[in-house]
Order: sequence, then C-alpha cells, then structure tokens
Amino acid sequence: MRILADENMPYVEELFSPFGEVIRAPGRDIGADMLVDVDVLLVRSVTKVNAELLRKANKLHFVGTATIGTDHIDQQFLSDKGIAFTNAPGCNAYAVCDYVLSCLLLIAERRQLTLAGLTMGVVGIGNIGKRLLPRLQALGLQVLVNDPPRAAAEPDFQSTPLNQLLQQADIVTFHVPLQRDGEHPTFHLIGPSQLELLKPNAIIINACRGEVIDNHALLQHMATHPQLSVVLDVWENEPNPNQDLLRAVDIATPHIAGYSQEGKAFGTSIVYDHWANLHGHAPADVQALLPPPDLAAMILAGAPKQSILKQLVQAVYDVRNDDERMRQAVNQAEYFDRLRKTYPLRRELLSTHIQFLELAEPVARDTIAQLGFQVRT
Ligand SMILES: NC(=O)C1=CN([C@@H]2O[C@H](COP(=O)(O)OP(=O)(O)OC[C@H]3O[C@@H](n4cnc5c(N)ncnc54)[C@H](O)[C@@H]3O)[C@@H](O)[C@H]2O)C=CC1
Ligand SMILES: O=C(O)C(=O)[C@H](O)COP(=O)(O)O
Repeated sequence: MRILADENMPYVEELFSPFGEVIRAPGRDIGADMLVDVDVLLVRSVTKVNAELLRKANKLHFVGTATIGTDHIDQQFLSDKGIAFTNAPGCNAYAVCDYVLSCLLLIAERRQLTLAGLTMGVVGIGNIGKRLLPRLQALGLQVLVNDPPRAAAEPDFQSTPLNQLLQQADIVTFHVPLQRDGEHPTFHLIGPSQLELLKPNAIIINACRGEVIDNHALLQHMATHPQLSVVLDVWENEPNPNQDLLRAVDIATPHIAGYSQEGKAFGTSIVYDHWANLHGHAPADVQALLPPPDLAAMILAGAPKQSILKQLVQAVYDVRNDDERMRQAVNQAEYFDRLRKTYPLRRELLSTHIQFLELAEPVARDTIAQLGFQVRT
C-alpha cells in the first residue's frame, strides 16, 4: 500500500508505516501525477482535494485531512467515486481556545480592561465555540451566542441574532466553518454593514477562516475606527495576506491557532482511527505519541485575579511570540508557509497541572479548571 502524506503532518510514519510505504510531499505541491498508484491520501488545509487533483488516482480508497475544516475538500466528488473520507473533528479545539484566551488576556492588559462584566459574542457554537464558553465564563464575561444552524435543529438552543450580537458585544470571536453557499453561508459573513454595527472600541477575533470577514472592508473600517482591536489568525488569500491589514491589526498570526502538539497528534490519530476501523485494525494510542510537557505544574497561592490568569496562560502559550515572528518575517519570501512549517512545539493548557497552597480560595480551583488547566487537589 502507498500512503501519500503532507510533509507537515506529524506521526504518520508511527501510525501508518506498519501497513505500507509512506511518501511525503509539501501540501501545496501535491499534484495529480503524484496520485498514481496511491491508496491513501493524507492532507492538511492547504491541499485542494477535488476532481482535478484526483484525475489520475487509480487506486485511491481513502482521503483523510488532519484538520477540523473541510472547505478544501470536494466531499461530494469523493462520495461519488466511493472514496472513504474523514476530517478530524475537534482535534485542535482546545488549542484554539488557548489561542483566544491568550489574545484576550493580552489585549485586556494592553488596554487596561477588566474583562469581568464585559459582553463577549461567540459566533459558531460547535466543537470550539462550546469549549470556549466555560473558559469565557471563568473570566467573568457575559456570553452571547450565535449559531442559526443549531437553533434550527435544536428547539432549546437560544441563538442571539448576529446583528444584535455585533451591536451588544464588547468582544466578538468567530468559530464557523467556511461555507460559500447553502442555507447558512459564512463567506463574508462580516462585511461593511456588519462592521458598522460593532462598538467603536470592540475587540474582534477571527481564528476560523479568513474569508469569513471581508478583509478589504475590515481594513477600510479600521482606518476610520482606530479604537477597534483586531486579532487575525486567518486571512483572505493565504499564504499572501494583505500586508497593510497585517500591519494594522493588534495581533497577527499565520493560521496557527490550532497548532498545539496535542492538536496535531489528535489530527493524525483521528484520521488513522477512521482508516484503521475500516480495515479492522486497533485504534492509535494518542497519549503514547506525546512527550511529557516541559511545564508540568505551577503553584498558585492567591486569588485568581485577571493578572494572575494572564501569567498562567502566557506561561504555557504566549501569543506575543507568534505575533512577533510574523511581523519580523513578513518581508521574506514564502514566510507564511515557513512559519507554519517551522512552528515551535506548543502544549495546551490542559497539559499543565495547577497546584494550590492552603490559603488559596476554594473558588480559585473552579476558575482554573474552567479555564482549561488540570487542577491538582
Ligand atoms: N485557525 C485555526 O488554526 C483553526 C481553524 N478552524 C476553523 O474553525 C472552524 C470551526 O471549528 P469547530 O468549532 O471545530 O467546527 P464545528 O463544525 O464543530 O462547529 C461549527 C459551528 O458553526 C455553526 N455555524 C455554521 N454556519 C454558521 C453561521 N452561518 N452562523 C453561525 N454559526 C454557524 C455550526 O452550526 C456549528 O455549530 C472550522 O470549520 C475551521 O474552519 C478549526 C481549527 C483550527
Ligand atoms: O483544523 C483546521 O481546520 C485548521 O485550520 C488547521 O489547524 C490548519 O492547519 P493546516 O492543516 O493548514 O496545517
């Protein structure tokens, strides 16, 4: 069996090589000729899997993407051809939550904001959005949620209309899939008229797909609303985002919100498990793939004030490093893909235990656990 895999997908040899030959290629270079005699194709978000790519595939029986998003995959075509497919739902959801927390606490510090009592709107309450809710509540934020597809399917789900959420929220974060058509499209969900609804000093975070926010309209809006704070992990026209926008935003990162070691291990293992299940093999032991974290534990003595929470979160994941790396590299050739390929090892908050001294308030334990750390009693 021949397994063609994106070179940036870790753990493929560990899991798939007992069953065949693993061939590696840069995701953007995977072309039709490479698919001849390939049985299994393993991709990330940069490879468009469609009729054009698969026109010479003569043996392909399985395609897996080690991502949550599926907008790069023509699933109808795969189904029509009888090619099994899976993505990796939820694989890096905790990593994206860590990213949002790190950004929020950083911007709050820069703007000297107390987060408790502010209102945060979460657009898209799927694997990421729903894990984010308790974390935001731990920071004392009032949360509004918007998810019309869930509201349509679940009678008890209360979805705040998008326009109302944009008007009322001090902070808005987006966690929707990119959908260009259908009943609930998200392409340019946020354009000029939606931007006008935002509070002038709002904070907006996009860590889902660049095309969900009209980048040109955002740049224009920022020119006349200098108090707006903007965090972008994803961009229109990746890997060549608009450089004026990149310089204008408060935090700029190269589509790495989900790039924790755990997220990558789960990405590959979820895909492997799907394939293994089809062929009667045992599932992967994902914990065995992960090395022990460098920062195994921290000790907390006092109350979990915002400044302390910021220190705890930044000790594990400090988004300033990713922002700095992007700004320093922006004039170099192919910087976007290189930053992603050479991304440093990053662990999730969940990999670190927090211990408490006797005098720590009992409520501290709940807050810290809700934020996503492991709590040691
Ligand atoms: N920046 C990064 O590194 C990463 C980005 N992502 C992106 O984040 C997206 C969301 O991830 P998950 O929460 O795991 O996906 P999910 O599929 O579990 O949840 C998405 C939610 O969005 C809702 N939704 C769909 N259309 C909507 C609309 N028009 N308005 C409001 N809500 C809508 C769905 O009903 C669903 O509840 C992924 O599709 C992917 O594109 C995911 C992981 C990492
Ligand atoms: O999971 C997703 O969806 C993502 O956006 C990925 O984390 C992005 O990573 P790559 O697949 O582009 O390496």
